[in-house]
Amino acid sequence: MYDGDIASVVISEDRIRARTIELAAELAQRYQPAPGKDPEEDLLLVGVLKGAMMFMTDLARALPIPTQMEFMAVSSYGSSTSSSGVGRILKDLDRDIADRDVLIVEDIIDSGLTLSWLVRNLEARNPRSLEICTLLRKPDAISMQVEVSHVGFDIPNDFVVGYGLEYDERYRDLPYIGLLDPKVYC
Ligand SMILES: O=P(O)(O)OC[C@H]1O[C@H](OP(=O)(O)OP(=O)(O)O)[C@H](O)[C@@H]1O
Ligand SMILES: Nc1nc2[nH]cnc2c(=O)[nH]1
Repeated sequence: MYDGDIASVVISEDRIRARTIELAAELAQRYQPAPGKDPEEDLLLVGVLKGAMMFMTDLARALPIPTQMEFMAVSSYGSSTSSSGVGRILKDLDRDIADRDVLIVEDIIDSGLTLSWLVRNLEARNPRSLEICTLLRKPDAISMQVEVSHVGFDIPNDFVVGYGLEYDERYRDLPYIGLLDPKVYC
């Protein structure tokens, strides 16, 4: 598939699966449900479309606690392989998150612009708690003001695709994270 476009595998399918299980165990400790609690107290996963879809669904299935799922879509500015800023909300959450435990689920934090904007936007809706779980984090994001509590992998500053991440809407369907050969976009 995609012959010659992927220069190398950065994170294999097996490593993604193993790390997702570890993150799920970490999150289950953090959000232990109280006995007999109200469904309104279930952890609310907020996925950022479209990139986070694979990670979000695998994470939800690995989590041994009840969760509910919501999705947001935002438009971003910028070229296709460089960092962007958020333009506007294309699809908002379908419900109120006031007094809910909310976990933003992202595929990648690169410049951190998307996430910083999203945190400000969701904080204004008064959740009970707001934390972030990202599969991938690049170096620029490590110095971000926003604390990212749960990180799958810190990766170098290269453009990667697969497992939800795209270039020109392609490669999202790869089961692993791969390095896109620069010849594809140069
Ligand atoms: O930290 P940043 O530099 O802001 O970049 C991170 C964002 O970029 C990607 O989304 P993209 O806009 O490519 O859309 P997609 O989720 O539909 O792939 C990714 O899913 C993050 O949301
Ligand atoms: N596909 C993809 N999208 C991104 N958005 C920000 N960084 C990246 C990246 O490395 N790959």
